[in-house]
Amino acid sequence: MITSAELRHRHAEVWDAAVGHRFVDELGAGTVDDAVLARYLAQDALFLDAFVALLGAAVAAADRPGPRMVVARQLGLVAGDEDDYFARALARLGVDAPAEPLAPTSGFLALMDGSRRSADYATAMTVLLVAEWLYLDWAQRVGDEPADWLYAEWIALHRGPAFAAWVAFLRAEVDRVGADEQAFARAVELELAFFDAAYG
Ligand SMILES: Cc1ncc(CN)c(N)n1
Repeated sequence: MITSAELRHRHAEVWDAAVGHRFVDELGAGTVDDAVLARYLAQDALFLDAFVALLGAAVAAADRPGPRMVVARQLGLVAGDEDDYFARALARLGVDAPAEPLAPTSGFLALMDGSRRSADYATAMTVLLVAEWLYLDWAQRVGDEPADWLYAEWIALHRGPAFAAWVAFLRAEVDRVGADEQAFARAVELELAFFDAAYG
């Protein structure tokens, strides 16, 4: 069975391009153009809805009570603190209507919705793993959080001991139940394309 470490190694080129993206550098510096940040967050609000549904599918499909509870707790955080951040950030950036999905967002929605409908725990956890691990990776790469809450909170949501423990749990679960390599590769490609798309 392929491990999460091996998967990341196999897909390192695209993974590293996403983690080292210009958007990440600008987030860390607090210098993303407002129109770029608005486009990114409006697309990510669409991502968030499918992501919450996928977390719900993983809760339902988990093969053991312990992991089910861990995923359920994280679902609560995403639907709470993270959703609250979106409401405030989009209001500040003047985004008052849902965006039309750009191609990488549509790709993510198809991947997440397909995985959710399959009710396959291993595939759901593989997609969640990429989405969370790659974000932990970039968030750990940037330095001190900028003073502006718009940047600081987005970075803080994706690093720190609790988020790192969540990612460690996802890795352990994927290593236990077996990864879906096709889903892993697709999700990594989409993460890179998602950052690219923010620039229009
Ligand atoms: C596109 C994308 N990928 C991952 C994450 C982190 N959950 C996110 N918010 N958006």
